[in-house]
Amino acid sequence: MAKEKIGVLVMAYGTPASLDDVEAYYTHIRRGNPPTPERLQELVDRYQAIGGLSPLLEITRAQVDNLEKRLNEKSPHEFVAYMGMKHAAPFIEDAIKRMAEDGIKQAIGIVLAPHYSMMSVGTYHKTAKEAAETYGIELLSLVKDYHLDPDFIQALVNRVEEVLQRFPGKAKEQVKVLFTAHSLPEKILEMKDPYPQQLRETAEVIAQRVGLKHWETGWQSAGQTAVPWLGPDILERMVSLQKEGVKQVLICPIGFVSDHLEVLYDIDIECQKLAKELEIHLERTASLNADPLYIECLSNVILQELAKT
Ligand SMILES: CC1=C(CCC(=O)O)c2cc3nc(cc4[nH]c(cc5[nH]c(cc1n2)c(C)c5CCC(=O)O)c(CCC(=O)O)c4C)C(CCC(=O)O)=C3C
Ligand SMILES: [Fe+2]
Repeated sequence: MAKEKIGVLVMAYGTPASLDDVEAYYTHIRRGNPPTPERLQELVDRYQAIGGLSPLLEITRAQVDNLEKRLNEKSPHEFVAYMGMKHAAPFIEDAIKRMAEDGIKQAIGIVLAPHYSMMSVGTYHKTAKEAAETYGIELLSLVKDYHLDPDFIQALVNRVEEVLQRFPGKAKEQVKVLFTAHSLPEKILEMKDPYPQQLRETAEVIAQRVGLKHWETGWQSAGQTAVPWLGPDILERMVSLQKEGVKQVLICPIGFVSDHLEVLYDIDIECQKLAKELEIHLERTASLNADPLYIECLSNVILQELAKT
């Protein structure tokens, strides 16, 4: 008898496929409210500044393909992975629909974001559950977080150690390390959301393993909305660090796993420009992308989750 195939719903943020798609993408992020022409142009300009488009789609594709391969090497089950995006095609709903068309009956889901927030991973899960209901797929489980997974931590430790060599002298003792994640509206604090604490835990373990003397967590890429967002933002923090006499900063964006706009623009262009003005030597850790250790992390987390069901 043929083995029953298990669908793996691999979810990521998504990015516009062309500059013409930026408006639809931004409108989707804004829950159906189109942006003003000025805000749209600002976003188009940011994509143009990083070379026209974000590499996120290709990177996500490589992560999904490698994960499927690794799962099938490691487990007696047969896995078929589907990429599903929150804000761009192929949407989470499209992935679930394709699973149903392919005759898949059971699936497990994971988000390519390591820290849980009701406002981030929580909303991916809500979309996945609704689509699974619509198309008659049994969702065996949805992975909540993996911010302390040993392979995930090891991959980041390697990245930090690599980049520290670009600083002169005793970098571990001299460089200020900022472990960053996407900011979220401050109201998550009242909601007792685990996101800030999980970010802190990832940072703490890496700092301990590497032996960093000066480190803290920080927020980046806050949205421009009427409500307050978690701060201080890395741009503000760079200014205050300079006043404290800091001359070397390393940003390690642990809340993100891939190269995309928030890394390539918000850190590499916007924050780097400020650093130059402040005469601070700023470096960034390379993104995990399809690093085999990250793929190992994802496959282990999925197999552990399946073992619980
Ligand atoms: C927590 C979180 C992650 C990390 C976890 C995860 O990966 O899920 C993340 C990742 C990303 N965010 C991205 C892009 C954008 N996010 C925006 C806006 C927003 N992000 C939010 C949250 C997050 N975002 C929120 C609460 C908003 C406000 C609107 C809302 O309440 O939903 C906007 C609108 C303009 C602006 O405000 O800048 C853009 C363009 C890209 C892709 C970039 C590319 O194309 O390379 C990626 C990977
Ligand atoms: Fe975002």
